[in-house]
Formats: sequence, structure tokens, C-alpha cells
Amino acid sequence: MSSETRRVLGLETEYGLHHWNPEGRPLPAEEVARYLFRSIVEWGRSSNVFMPNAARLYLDVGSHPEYATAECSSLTELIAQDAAGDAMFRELAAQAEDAMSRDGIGGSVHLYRNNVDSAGNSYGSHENYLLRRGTEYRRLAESLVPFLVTRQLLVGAGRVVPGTHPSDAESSTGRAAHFAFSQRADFMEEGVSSATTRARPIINTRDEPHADPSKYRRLHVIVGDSNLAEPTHLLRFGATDLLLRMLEAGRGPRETELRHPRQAIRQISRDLTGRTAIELRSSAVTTALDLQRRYLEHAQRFVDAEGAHHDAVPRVLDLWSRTLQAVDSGDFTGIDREIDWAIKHRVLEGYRRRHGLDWDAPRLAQMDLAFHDITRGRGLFSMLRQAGQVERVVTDAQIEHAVAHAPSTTRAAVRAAFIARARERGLPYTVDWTHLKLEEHPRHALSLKDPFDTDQTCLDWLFDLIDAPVSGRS
Ligand SMILES: Nc1ncnc2c1ncn2[C@@H]1O[C@H](COP(=O)(O)OP(=O)(O)OP(=O)(O)O)[C@@H](O)[C@H]1O
Ligand SMILES: [Mg+2]
Repeated sequence: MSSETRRVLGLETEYGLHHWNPEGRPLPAEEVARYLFRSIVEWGRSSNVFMPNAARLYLDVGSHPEYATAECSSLTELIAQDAAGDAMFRELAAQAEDAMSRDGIGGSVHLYRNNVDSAGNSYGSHENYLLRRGTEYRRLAESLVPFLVTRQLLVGAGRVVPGTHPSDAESSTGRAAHFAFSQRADFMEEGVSSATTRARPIINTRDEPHADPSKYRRLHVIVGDSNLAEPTHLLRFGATDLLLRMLEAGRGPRETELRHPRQAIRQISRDLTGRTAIELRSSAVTTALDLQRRYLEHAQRFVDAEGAHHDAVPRVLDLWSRTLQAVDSGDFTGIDREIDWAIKHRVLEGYRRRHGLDWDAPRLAQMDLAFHDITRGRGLFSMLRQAGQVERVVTDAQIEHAVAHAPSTTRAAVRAAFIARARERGLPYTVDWTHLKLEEHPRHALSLKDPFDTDQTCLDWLFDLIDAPVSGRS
């Protein structure tokens, strides 16, 4: 594939962190985070580092550990690189637990790959897509909103939503506890904006391309749930990338703008039939299911006309179509090994029925949380996966490889090689998405403005230079 048709993809995942202590009070999250990052700080002198696989691992505000994949250029690469982040944190959590126990602190450390904590705080799973600067960005972002609002039918992570009372601010009538498509839907505030926390938009328009700004833009989508199943990831990035391609080519469906995106995303989330009426800006009334069918038909036609631009396109389209069929028929068995919300629904609904529970039973809320626990041997989803009850896209060997190796098809490979060479020689360095710098040679900092440039000769040049006689040094 040429760099004209390839797209850089990246995924940032924030984790919930918690200490369970049966014998006493749990440690505050900041202290658990200090244990969690201890070996990272020893290794990289900071709790904000670029790892040997060129990903960024850091502690965000609110003590939410975050892993941002390096720049990937295929879906399988992205899925493996993202899973490498779970593997790293799983290891760090085990180390933290050992260190705490040496300090006489019992209990266990848990990391949740979810989006809501028990206090009702929400944290994110942000997607990054590289766009060419020429695209009419604002229009493209606006056109993408209805797709993203309805995309939860495909790739929501599923959530047991607690009931509300008539006195609650959110609703004047009160609402029964229920199972919803999405974790994030109830927390999104607006469509397209440059803020991330205050107004929580669906797309963040802050212009930070992490690349040559005259050529590129980075689309930052912050509405998504943290996904667990690999096929759900495949569908999330695969379908969104297809939609972007259609919009870039001016071939997306028209007149899809929603009148009230904030309200629509909430209503759609709580209706597993996909048939809640939503109003378009044109005043026409439609449903999430119908809108998604339109997107899928357009995508199928687009691929028929243009050809598939990567090997996984048929699998993306097939999964997209089967998921809409499942929502349409109310029979989720065709997707309950592949799509997050359906996998979770199968487990929780089964339990609920067997025990005659309502959705507000505390046990179901606990199971919902346990579903997302990624620490060793504990999470419900991990157990299902180990038992072979969820489909895969990559192998364990690919994930293991991604822990130690950067994607080979983007500049991430150059960043990883730089980190390896600087560390091998004990040279202090600083790195970000676009810069590589040896601290003792600041004038020779390297700039990686083209995300597709994998040429490492700049590193040979830099390291030869510092090996040269004193006169050649900076
Ligand atoms: N040019 C690019 N196009 C698309 N994605 C990119 C590009 N450069 C970097 N990325 C991806 O963007 C993500 C950036 O992660 P990071 O957590 O640093 O996000 P941020 O939005 O810059 O900052 P923060 O999370 O601190 O607000 C990574 O997953 C990375 O691979
Ligand atoms: Mg981030």
C-alpha cells in the first residue's frame, strides 16, 4: 500500500486503578500509582516515558495510568501494540503488589480497562487517525459525528447502568437500572470542540498533528469505549477508517447530521433494539439502526467500486453487517464471541436470569467491573478469552513481540532504534512523538515530521557524529 492510501492509527487507553484490601483501608490511588510506576521511574527517570516499543506510558491526572500506542499503519499492528500495553501494565501491577506486600501492605492491585469508576468519573479511550491537511477538517469532523454517535451499536463495551431517582439531575422521571451499549455515552457533552475534559466532546479539534503541520492533521476521537475483544477493535478502527475514506472522497451519506447529538447518544445507548427515534437536523426522524445500515451500504458500495485497501476489509464489513443483523433481530448469539457489549450481555444476562435478579443487583455491578479487570488471572473477560470463548485477531506471540518491538512501518521504528542505541551507550535522551534528542547534543536533535518515514540513516549520522573526534562534536 502506498503512503497515500495508508493511514497512521494510534490508540490511547486510560486505566482505572484500585487497591482492594480485605484487611483494612485501600491505599489512595496516588500511592498505588507510585508503586505501579516504581520500576518505570527507575528505568526512565520519569513517570512519563517512551517504551522500547516506541509507545508512551504515563501517569495522567487523576492517577489514571495511560498507554498510548506508537504510530501503527495496519489494524493488526494496532491491536497487537495496544494489547502490549495491557501486558506491560499487568506485569507492573504484579510487581507493585509484591513491593506493597514487602512493605507490609496486603490486598491486591487491580487495573480496569473500562471507562467509569464507582464514583461516576469517566476516563477515556482515544483514537487517533492521520488526515491530510487538505481535507476540509471541520466539515469532515461534523459529518463523522452521527456515525460516532450510532457506532456504539457496533463497538460499545456494554455497561450496567444504575437506576436514577426522580430527584436526580439527569432525569425528571427516574430511570430503572438497565444494560446499555456504551460506557461513555452518558458522559459526552457535545459534538466537535477543542476541549477534552470540561466539555467532553465526541471529537477533539485541538490542532496537534504530531507531524508536519503543513501536510497533516491528527483526528482525535474521544467518544469511544475501551474495548476488550480483538474483533471489536478491528471493527471500531476498520469501520471508522472506511468512513473517513468515504468522507475524504466526498462519498459519504448525506443529511445525517443530528439535531441533538448529546441527547441522541444517551438514548441510543440505553435501547438495545437500536430503534429509538432520533431527530436529524433536517427534521426527519430516523433510528441508530437505520443510520448504521446506511453507513454500511455506502461502505459496501465504496469497497465494490474502489477495491479493498487492506486484507481485513472483508472481515470488517462482515462483522459490521452481522452486528447490525443481531441488533435488528434481538438475537445476539451471532456476535457474542466477537463484540464487547454482546459478550458481556451474554454473561451478565445469563447470570441475572439464573438468579432472578434485576439489573440493579449489586452483584451485577460487581461483575461488570470485574469484566474489565486486566490483572493476572482475575478479569472475567480474560477468563473467557483463556477458555477460548472469544474470537481473536492476533496471536499471543504477536502481542509478545509488540511488547519489545515498535511497529516497523512508521517512524515509531526510528524512535525505538534511537531509544535502544542511546540506552545501550548510557546516553541521557529525551523523546516525544516528533523529536529525538541526546541531552548532551541538543543542537543535533532529530525531527521526525513524516510519520511514514522509517529511514534510520539519521541515527547513523547522529551516533557517528558523537563518536567523531572532539572537533566534530556539538
Ligand atoms: N501524526 C499522527 N497521526 C495520528 N496519530 C498519531 C500521530 N502521531 C502520533 N499519533 C498517535 O497519537 C497518540 C498520542 O498519544 P498521547 O497520549 O501523547 O496524546 P495527546 O493527545 O497528544 O496528549 P494527551 O493525551 O497528553 O492529551 C498515540 O497513540 C500516537 O501513536
Ligand atoms: Mg493521551
